[in-house]
Amino acid sequence: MAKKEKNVNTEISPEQMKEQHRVDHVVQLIKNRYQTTKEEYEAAHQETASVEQNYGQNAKINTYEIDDQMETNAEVQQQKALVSKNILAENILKDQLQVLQTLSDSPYFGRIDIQEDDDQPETLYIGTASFIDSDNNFLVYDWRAPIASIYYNGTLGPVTYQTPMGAQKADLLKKRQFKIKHGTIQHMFDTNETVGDDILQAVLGEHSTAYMQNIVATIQKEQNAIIRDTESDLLLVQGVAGSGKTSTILQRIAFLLYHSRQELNADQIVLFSPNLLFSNYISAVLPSLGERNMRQVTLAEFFGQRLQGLHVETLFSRYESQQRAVADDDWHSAKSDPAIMQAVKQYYQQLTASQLQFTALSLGSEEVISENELRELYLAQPATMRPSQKIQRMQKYLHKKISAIIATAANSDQIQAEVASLTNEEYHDLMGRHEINQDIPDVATYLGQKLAEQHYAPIVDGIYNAFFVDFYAQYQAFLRSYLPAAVPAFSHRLEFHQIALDDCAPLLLLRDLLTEGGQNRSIQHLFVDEMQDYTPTQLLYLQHSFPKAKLTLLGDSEQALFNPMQAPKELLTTLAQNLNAKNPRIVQLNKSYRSTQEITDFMKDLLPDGDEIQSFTRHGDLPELIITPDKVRGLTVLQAELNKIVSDEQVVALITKNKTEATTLYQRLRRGLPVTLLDNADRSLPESGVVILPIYLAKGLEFDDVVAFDISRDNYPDTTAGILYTICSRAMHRLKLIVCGQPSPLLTQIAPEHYQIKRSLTS
Ligand SMILES: Nc1ncnc2c1ncn2[C@@H]1O[C@H](COP(=O)(O)OP(=O)(O)OP(=O)(O)O)[C@@H](O)[C@H]1O
Repeated sequence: MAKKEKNVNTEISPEQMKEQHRVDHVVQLIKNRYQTTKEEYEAAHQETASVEQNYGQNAKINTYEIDDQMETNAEVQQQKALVSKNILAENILKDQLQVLQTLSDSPYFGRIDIQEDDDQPETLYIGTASFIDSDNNFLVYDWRAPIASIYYNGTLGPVTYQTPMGAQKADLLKKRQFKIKHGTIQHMFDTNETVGDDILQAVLGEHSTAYMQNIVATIQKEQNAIIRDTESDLLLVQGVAGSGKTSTILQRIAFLLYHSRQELNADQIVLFSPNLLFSNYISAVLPSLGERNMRQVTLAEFFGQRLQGLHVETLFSRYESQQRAVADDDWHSAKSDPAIMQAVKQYYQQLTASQLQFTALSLGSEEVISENELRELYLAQPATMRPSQKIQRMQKYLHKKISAIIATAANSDQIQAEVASLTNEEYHDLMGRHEINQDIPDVATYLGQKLAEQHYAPIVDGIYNAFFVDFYAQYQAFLRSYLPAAVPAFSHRLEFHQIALDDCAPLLLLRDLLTEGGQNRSIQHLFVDEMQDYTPTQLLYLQHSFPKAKLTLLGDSEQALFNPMQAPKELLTTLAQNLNAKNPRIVQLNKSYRSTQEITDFMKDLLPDGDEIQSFTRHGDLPELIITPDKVRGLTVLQAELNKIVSDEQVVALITKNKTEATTLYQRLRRGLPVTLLDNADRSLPESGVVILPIYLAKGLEFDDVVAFDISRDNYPDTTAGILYTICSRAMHRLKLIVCGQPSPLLTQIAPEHYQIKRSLTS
């Protein structure tokens, strides 16, 4: 997408020329390194290809004799190991090429001159990655290097930075910012500030892009504190819309990966994101910083993976039903309260054998292990054991039992008859790489065993997963004692293989306690974006699932679409208590960077405590309120306005309150305009035209132009301030609200100087 170029200096000062010479020199060295790395990469690639070809040929050798077979196996294994080693080397070189490519375009963005003790002053340049010449001189320092923190934190004069050996003092003599593109300095200036406004102005003035950009060159001091925090086990970031929460956590992930390179890799980091569009939108940030992406998952996906076979309600269907006022509340507040998790634990501890909900393991009409047998088995376990220990012992016993059943079945008449009627293909599938030899003296028994294993696989699986305890019935029994009124709705959903989002966390906790499972100890960092949309119960369950992970939770209580939120400080206390955090910390981000000052001022007025939001001084047009007499004429105006702003290069977002409204508008507009309707399953935005999307799908996203329709008294009553605020805060440069009929009471709170009004009475 085209970007505006700003602040390109035409007159070049002698100082800039000197800097340009250095840039030229460094870029040349980077290009040379790129060339040699490319040659190494191509050689490695060829090597891999030839080993693979070789390996392919070897794998085809047909082996009848056991000795030949073993020899070939060993050779194949060796070749395989060689291929994976080569691929690893190739990937490292490929990553280096990527980094060098980025550096050759823009080798650095900052310079600091520092003096330590009585040493000579030193000049350091800071970029997205380090670049070291053949004499081991750092021509560019990685932005994550300890010394680089001075660039983001320090004002001129004495500064301190952290090193592995402890705090180090220095004198900051100069701080210079650069904007370098295609190897040419476009803009540079010295600053005493954290990172001066000029470059930030230029960056924020650009068009929105399909993918979020990294903010490495312009990280602000308060954001840097979040990025470089390695101490807190619970880091709660409360930030107003557009304050850089998402940007900051992605930079934080890149920082952590660099900081703990030896102990941490991207697979040990999980980010809970609001939806699939958002996951895709942020997916380019880490690669642009030379890092691999962390794992991403939405809450419904996460629960869905653990509750296979059930359809887990998404946040959005929950929101939609709230909107239609059809939800009977479903005891949302009781199920969101951490007390329910305590109650589950207590229930588990006091569970008696007669309360356990066993269910027979059956294959069709064949009952393999009966409910009675299960209960007797449970009763036979030592009384002092916890229920989970008894269940584990049952699993061991049942595994033995099913192995014996399989062994007997292998030689049964029925299975042997199946063996006799195997087709050639089935025979080879079952034999796999095995041939008739000493290992398989009796082919019929071997094949019978395989068939019996296939037959009993669901039972083996059921034993492995302890499905002989009916967890749903168990949770139902728990509800009956804790929240009896909630049982019918839960049971009704279950009949249709559905489960409400609010039931997932307590139900899974109960299952995990009974099975001592469900915990992933390898995850070291857990990030939750848009945490205001999670209930405390859900957050507790996430912590339970990733017990070794440090938590970074980011949210904005004003954008809460689903739950009422506590004030930030109270929230930290509640979470720290419930999550047993030893080192909790809260950081508030009050400055909003996304929108022009005019848009930010407008949306501030929508909130009772909007004054806390600081706008960034970047100017644009005042938001427009277009007043129309009714919906019919409003629609004509909407069409005309969209026609005016739609272009081939940009996306215009028409953001609605809910899905119904989005679908209706799509039906009305699709004939005359290039419109795309987005829903929960969509993963990417179109490149241009008008996108229509409900607000919950626009979470975390931003657009040059945002239009909202029917901001009337009926559609946006005063209870919807959070929704309207979230819609307006998606706009970077321009915002239009079309009012049909009586304006929303929310609009009356906005100072008249914060918008321009247009009246349209035409049909
Ligand atoms: N330090 C920075 N330098 C440059 N751009 C920044 C900086 N901080 C934030 N931005 C920009 O501001 C916009 C909003 O950032 P981001 O989406 O991270 O905010 P957020 O707090 O997660 O927003 P929301 O909660 O409203 O979704 C993005 O375009 C981002 O690039």
